[in-house]
Amino acid sequence: MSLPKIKTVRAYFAGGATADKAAAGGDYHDQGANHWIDDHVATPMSKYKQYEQSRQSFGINVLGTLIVEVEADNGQTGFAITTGGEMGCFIVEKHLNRFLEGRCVSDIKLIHDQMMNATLYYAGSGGLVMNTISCVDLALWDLFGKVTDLPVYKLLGGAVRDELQFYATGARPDLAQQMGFIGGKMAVQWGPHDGDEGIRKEVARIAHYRESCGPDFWLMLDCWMSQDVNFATKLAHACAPYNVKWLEECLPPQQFEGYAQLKQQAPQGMLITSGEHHGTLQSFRTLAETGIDILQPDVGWCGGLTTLVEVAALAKSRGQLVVPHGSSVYSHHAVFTFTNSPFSEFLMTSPDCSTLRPQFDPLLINEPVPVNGRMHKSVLDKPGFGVELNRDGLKRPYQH
Ligand SMILES: C[C@H](O)[C@H](O)CC(=O)C(=O)O
Ligand SMILES: [Mg+2]
Repeated sequence: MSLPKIKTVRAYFAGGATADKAAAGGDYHDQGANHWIDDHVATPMSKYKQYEQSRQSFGINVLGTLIVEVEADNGQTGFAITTGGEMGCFIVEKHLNRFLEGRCVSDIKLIHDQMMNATLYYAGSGGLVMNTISCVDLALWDLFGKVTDLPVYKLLGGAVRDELQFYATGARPDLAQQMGFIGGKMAVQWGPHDGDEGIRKEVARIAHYRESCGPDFWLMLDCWMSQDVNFATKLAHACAPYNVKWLEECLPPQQFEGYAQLKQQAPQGMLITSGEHHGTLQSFRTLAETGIDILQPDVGWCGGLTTLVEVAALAKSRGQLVVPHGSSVYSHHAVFTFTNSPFSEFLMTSPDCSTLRPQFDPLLINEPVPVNGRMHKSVLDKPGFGVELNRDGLKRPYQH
């Protein structure tokens, strides 16, 4: 079968700290006022009083959304979105484009390897450059799917289950339960600087939701890198009587020894999870070796779908689960094909978690959401990732 070549790559941005929030989308922290995701969530910056109440106050949303569009010489296009904004556009249009243009649309692994190696000297193992590479990689998978008229999950080898079941991340596990999700994950609000009183306040929240959700509904805590081993260990033991299923991302990404120690010290049966701020296969290998239970790559940040597939295989070889950080269709297609992903994340982006707003709203047209906490694979039976791009408010700052 002769396949088209890649003619050009375009990079756009939307949102960011100073822009219209209605145009954001890919940077899910870039929300308007009075949103649960910016309401006293504990972070590594919470120890500074002036940055304790709002993550936007320290700049969590400055990057905004990056959109990469790849066009083949037959006129077909693929695209993807992530967090990366204008700086990501520079990297795509001034550097990475050279590895795509003129290549066959199926040269995804070669292009991925070249992007990874050509940026080794300034990429690091996670962050803006890795987000940008991920976005290019996802756009290539989308284009390949559109050219071959196949959904990405079929390109990956096909689904290993008919249906996905989801837990929800948000501020209201009780509402998530009513919507049919299997569990609710909340952001912790207190950290080491709050001492034992912080632990008591956190436990009171968990106790409240254990009471209202009953004994079997999964409850989890997301710590967004805000803790140290001592605080996390104390919190884990204090939460154990309320059957907390897992503690997530307690420590900054590179504190591998800390994760190993935490896993050893955590109560029997409580899972320790992390990975959403890691990029590259090597970084996930070191993380996996700490012995934590679930690896949680974000497909828009870890190096793309090409890296996520490698990470899933790595986890599988060690008997660990891979449950990607919620990334909507970009995660769904992959998770359907992984035997070691028995459930998936849905990230609530409605301000009070009372409705099911698509994660990347309003940027993706036809972005599916779980129904009764579940999604059938047939929902994804469209070419590529199966979504279209809402172009309102997109800006293209660098044109090569
Ligand atoms: C709620 C967390 O702080 C973060 O915004 C999302 C996240 O880490 C997750 O969904 O996992
Ligand atoms: Mg998380």
